[in-house]
Amino acid sequence: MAPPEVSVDVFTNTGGKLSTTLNPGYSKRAYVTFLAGTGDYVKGVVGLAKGLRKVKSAYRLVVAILPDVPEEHREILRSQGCIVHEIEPIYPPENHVQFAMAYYVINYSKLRIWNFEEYSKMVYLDADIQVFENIDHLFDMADGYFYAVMDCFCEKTWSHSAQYSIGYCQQCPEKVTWPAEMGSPPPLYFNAGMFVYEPRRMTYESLLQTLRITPPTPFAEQDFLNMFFQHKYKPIPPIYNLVLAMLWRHRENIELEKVKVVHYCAAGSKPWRYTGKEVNMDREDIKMLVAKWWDVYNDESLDFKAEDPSPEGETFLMPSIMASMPEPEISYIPAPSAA
Ligand SMILES: O=c1ccn([C@@H]2O[C@H](COP(=O)(O)OP(=O)(O)O)[C@@H](O)[C@H]2O)c(=O)[nH]1
Ligand SMILES: OC[C@H]1O[C@H](O[C@@H]2[C@@H](O)[C@H](O)[C@@H](O)[C@H](O)[C@@H]2O)[C@H](O)[C@@H](O)[C@H]1O
Ligand SMILES: [Mn+2]
Repeated sequence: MAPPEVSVDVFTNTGGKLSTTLNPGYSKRAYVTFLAGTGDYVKGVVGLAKGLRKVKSAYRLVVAILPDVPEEHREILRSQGCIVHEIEPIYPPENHVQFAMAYYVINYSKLRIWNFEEYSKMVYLDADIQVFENIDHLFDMADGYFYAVMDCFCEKTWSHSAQYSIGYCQQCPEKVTWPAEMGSPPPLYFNAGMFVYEPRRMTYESLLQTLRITPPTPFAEQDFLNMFFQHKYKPIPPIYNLVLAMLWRHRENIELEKVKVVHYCAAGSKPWRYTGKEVNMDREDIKMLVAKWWDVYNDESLDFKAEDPSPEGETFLMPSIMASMPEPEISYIPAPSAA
């Protein structure tokens, strides 16, 4: 039995042409991803930029980069039509938490994208995500909510959790029911590699102030965002963020041929580092999805060409006066840089 999902009628949208008249909502929408470090995630962003072009998305890709991203990588991203936007890092309060992956500590910097007030609605995508079918219709979902796909608790990365210890997963809540003596089952929990949100200064300031008093936990900003948006979260179908572990953990919940967005988050599945040696990485479906990623990445016809019409036309968005206001004073304990 598939888990509860919000039936948002936008999914029945047969891709009806979005009005191309330049209405404010249309010109103030964009995809956004996050890039940190001097390493190879830049390949993920290039692949994502080309993938969005291949599916003829109407919106630009903004890349929120940390200061440690080298100029050479920034130039590569601009040459692929990305809007490069440097942000300051955000570190969690002083802590001794064991993050599920040590580098997750840099992911708190993702919170800066709530300050991109020049946009009314954005779709966030991790750099290890690829969009294989147009998902622009997600921008038409009702405002006032936080949309994302439900995660899975079955991987070893969850071994610290109560869910994992009793074999409970929200993807199959009837298989191992949550014991009454452990109180009510955990609220629905989303994967923070993809979400639909509205940048608002008020939300941004509340996120930063709340972060200051929230002890960090193993899944870093993902846990934090799940806590913060618990009452605004609306699950959307897994076709919009295929967390790869679902293929071997909850195959009954996945119709692979309908998947529009693939999230290469399982250990060993980053296409640009793929060796096929890690657990589950020798599966035929994984090999096929990694090859699909490389087909887009290597397709020179998808490279940005200066004469390409910018997806939303040359709309010059006056940066909102608020966005130019100084960052709220927040002091954090420095942490290691990106992986
Ligand atoms: O060295 C790094 C590590 C992470 N990221 C960014 O942070 C996101 C979250 O990390 P990752 O996708 O590796 O986490 P996972 O989804 O695999 O848990 C990545 O997709 C990138 O956008 C990055 O830019 N450089
Ligand atoms: O910083 C925490 C990260 O947590 C999430 O990744 C995890 C999570 O999905 C687990 O449930 C999976 O088991 C695991 O494989 C996967 O890497 C997000 O994808 C990423 O964007 C980021 O928020
Ligand atoms: Mn990811």
